[in-house]
Amino acid sequence: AVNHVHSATGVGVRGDTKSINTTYKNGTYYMEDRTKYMYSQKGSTINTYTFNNGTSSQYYMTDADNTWNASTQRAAVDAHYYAGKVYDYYYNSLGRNSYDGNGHAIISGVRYSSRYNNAFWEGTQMVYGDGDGSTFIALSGAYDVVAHELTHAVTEYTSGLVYSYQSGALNESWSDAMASVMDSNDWLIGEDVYTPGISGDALRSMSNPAAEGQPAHMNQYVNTSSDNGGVHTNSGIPNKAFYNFATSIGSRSIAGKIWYTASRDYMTSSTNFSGARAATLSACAALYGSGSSYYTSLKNAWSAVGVY
Ligand SMILES: CCC(=O)Oc1c(C)cccc1C(=O)O
Ligand SMILES: [Zn+2]
Repeated sequence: AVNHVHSATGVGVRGDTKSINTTYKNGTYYMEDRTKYMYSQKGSTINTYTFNNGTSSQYYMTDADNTWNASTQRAAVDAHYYAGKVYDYYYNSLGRNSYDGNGHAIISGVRYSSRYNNAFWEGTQMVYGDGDGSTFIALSGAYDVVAHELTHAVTEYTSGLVYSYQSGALNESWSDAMASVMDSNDWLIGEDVYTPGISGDALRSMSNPAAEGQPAHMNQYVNTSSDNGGVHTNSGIPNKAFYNFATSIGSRSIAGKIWYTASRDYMTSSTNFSGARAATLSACAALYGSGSSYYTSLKNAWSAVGVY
């Protein structure tokens, strides 16, 4: 095949079978996806590695027969598969070629540390823990988690929102909002990998932030220095605004396009909640006109959470 590109069968974190793109070289198969536009354009790929429960070095994911069904491969299968879906969404729906807009390679590392209940954008790549099996299972097992992490990278290359206080809560919220556009079956975040022993809960709820301990209105804003000024707490307020808007216009994809355009064209590193409202209104006007029904719905969506 072209560039030794193969589609392979993989088993994900939750035992679900899926097709992933791999590359054959040096007598074995690598978890390297050369099927995206980025490869033909810049030679860069989607590449997934494993930390093998360490924290410093990451190692190639290889498989001799291109059937990726070992338990130790599950986190990588999902990190690789969902990274490809997030790449496809940004490219096909929003016209953005990877997180930098210029076809940058997308790198993920799984099995970071031991029983690690966390996932993060490290600045140059995504990193996922295995979870402790009680609070989380392997975190790459959720489409919305992968979309959330990769959108942190998009945010760094667009608005550059500083990760503290109101700009940090917006940084968090934009990741949740874009994740909810891609993983669009519910308004929950992280539910597929969160508390396997409890059903119906989630890391966060965008429709009802209070369900997971977040404020849903400006008059409930939490003034704190912990968690970089409460970035994972106060994100509930702009999350609820996104939920209000997407449901009022009946389209997550249109809401997501306005949110993405706001971040790319109208927001900066120090944008606060009021500035985010103005930026989304500017984006909405640019895309659909200030006389559109979307514009009115958007104003209402923000005023319903006390942001003007
Ligand atoms: C939805 C993904 C998410 O929120 O990941 C985090 C976790 C699980 C812990 C701490 C930080 C993050 C993050 O990416 O902000
Ligand atoms: Zn985040």
